[in-house]
Amino acid sequence: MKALHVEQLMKNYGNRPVLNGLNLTINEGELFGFVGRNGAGKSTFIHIITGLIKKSSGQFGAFGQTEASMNEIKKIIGVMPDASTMYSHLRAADFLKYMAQLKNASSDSTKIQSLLESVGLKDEGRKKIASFSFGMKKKLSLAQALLGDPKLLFLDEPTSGLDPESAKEIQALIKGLNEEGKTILLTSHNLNEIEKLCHRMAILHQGRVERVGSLEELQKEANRRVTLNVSYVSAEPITENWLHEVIPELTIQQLTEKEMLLETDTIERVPHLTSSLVKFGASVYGVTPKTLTLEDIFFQESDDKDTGTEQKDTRL
Ligand SMILES: Nc1ncnc2c1ncn2[C@@H]1O[C@H](COP(=O)(O)OP(=O)(O)OP(=O)(O)O)[C@@H](O)[C@H]1O
Repeated sequence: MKALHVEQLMKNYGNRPVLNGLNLTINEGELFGFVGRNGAGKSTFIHIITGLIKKSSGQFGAFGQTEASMNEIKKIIGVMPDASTMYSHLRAADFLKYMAQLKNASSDSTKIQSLLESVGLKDEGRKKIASFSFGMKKKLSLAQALLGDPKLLFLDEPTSGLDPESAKEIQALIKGLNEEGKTILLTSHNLNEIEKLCHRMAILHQGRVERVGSLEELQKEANRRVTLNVSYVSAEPITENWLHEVIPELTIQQLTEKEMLLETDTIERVPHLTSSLVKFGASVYGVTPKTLTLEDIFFQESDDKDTGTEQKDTRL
């Protein structure tokens, strides 16, 4: 089942389009990453789907419910709010109770305690939010998102501003929630986090989804050139001229005396390159293709669009 389906979503502020025909489908059970530069429109998107702001045009639905029944959609969705805007004079449990009542969700003490436990705040319910560390506040806002047991969670930068250990804890909680069956849309500027946690991901650029898929699918789509890490030992220096005679269109970056990065058009060049190096008298210790990370793909994508070129020159 489709957990979220969005078609041609537009949002203009004045004459300026922020969302410009955004299409997106998230399947039930997915942990889905949503990435884009500052100001790309990620929060605007979340605010529209969660009913905080109005779209300019387009359509969306969640778990079979259309926008016509926005109240039903709101029951299905949980949003992790900004941790810095919580009522800090309240005790954590009272805060959740209050927010549950506002959401018409169960505010039963046992339920609230079990929510606190599920986010690692078992013994903190009676403490005032003001005394919480930022990491604890993030956990509490995750608990807030879970009020009413929503099927679809929107987590907008849940680990921003956290130290690595606290970020890891939140990441583990997110993974656990997904394994328990929650469908999750996660935004983050930590692309490594998205790469590690998410089944599929979308790159938002200029108000549209420019790429979408699993990391493997995005890698296949983006891997237009191959980068090889070559480690070797050679008595005679290997010059750029020599390398260009072996493979004319090669781009070369010498990393150390014994290691270089070569970029070429296809992996098929590797046998010829290796045998030529051996013939030259070099001992080749390894030729390793470098796998593209989400960060590589992200920069490739936005650079292509910004320079208006069809294909980025990825020379080193
Ligand atoms: N109420 C508003 N009026 C006018 N422009 C707005 C308004 N809200 C947001 N914007 C603009 O819309 C664009 C998208 O903002 P949005 O917060 O959705 O981006 P984002 O991708 O979430 O960014 P970030 O990663 O920095 O959180 C930005 O240029 C922002 O300045």
